[in-house]
Amino acid sequence: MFLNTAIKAYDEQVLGREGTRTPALHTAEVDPKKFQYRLGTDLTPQEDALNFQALCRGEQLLSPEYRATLSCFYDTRGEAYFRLMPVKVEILHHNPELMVFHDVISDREIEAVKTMAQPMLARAMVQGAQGKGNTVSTTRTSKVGWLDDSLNPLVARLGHRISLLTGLSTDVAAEHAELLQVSNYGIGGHYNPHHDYLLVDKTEKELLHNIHPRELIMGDRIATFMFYLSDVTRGGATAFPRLGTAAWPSKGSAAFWYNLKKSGHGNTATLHGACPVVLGYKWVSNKWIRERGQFLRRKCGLSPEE
Ligand SMILES: O=C(O)CCC(=O)C(=O)O
Ligand SMILES: [Fe+2]
Repeated sequence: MFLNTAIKAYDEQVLGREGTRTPALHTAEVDPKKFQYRLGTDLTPQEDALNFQALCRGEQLLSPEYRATLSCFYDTRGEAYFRLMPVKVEILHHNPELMVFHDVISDREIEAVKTMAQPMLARAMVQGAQGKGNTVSTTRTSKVGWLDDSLNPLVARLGHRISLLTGLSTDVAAEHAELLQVSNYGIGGHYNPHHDYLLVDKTEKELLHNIHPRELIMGDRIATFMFYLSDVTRGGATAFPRLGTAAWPSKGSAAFWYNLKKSGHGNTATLHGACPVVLGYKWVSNKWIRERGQFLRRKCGLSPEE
């Protein structure tokens, strides 16, 4: 009941004030008897939006048969480091694989990260059209800050931990990965569905004119690793409308997935967004891992579709 009122207030007041820019967050009326959720990469924008909303409401879109193939296990990630204290891994989806690592950042570390980030937090921006400056994003209503490995040994240690968990290089100095981003969402804070890759969906002209050459050298965001630095009282899931599943924030856990296929093509199935926070607040921290530094770490597949 309270949740319905909050959702209605959010739709009418928050989105009403911002104006309708996308259907993604409006809780459209759907007759569940008539509507069949579809999954996959050929969904219409309307279907993407409906799936996103359903996942944000906590609905289950995957069949019981599919869910029966999902699992949780202890894993060493092939690393001696985790031999004595294996990592708790949860598989939320296969192909593309979406995994959650549990208890991989301590409460003390979380407090330290938040304290370091707090003075830097500023509303997330989007790049303006050519020549225009950056503007505050309305599709991503959170505050963000960036932490460099050199800022504090903890930041570097977290980068190293991400490398051990993912098997990928997170060497920021060598530009194998970006700085650690810290984001804070308040009530109504959300991030509309998007892909994390920055380059593979651009035309040659856009790459030449809108993208810094350094980005081209680093390569695209091959993978996303995201720590959940807080629980969220209501809402705030990271929802994947084409996969039909969502990662729910749990303080100390982290989500991980590849945005690119082994061929280097963008995996359009990785469309995802941050559901609005309905009650409470949400803190996350992202490490975007770049493509170039991983060429000896992630093997190529035998087909472009892998
Ligand atoms: O906050 C989330 O759950 C998702 C954030 C996200 O997708 C991003 O920052 O690219
Ligand atoms: Fe994202």
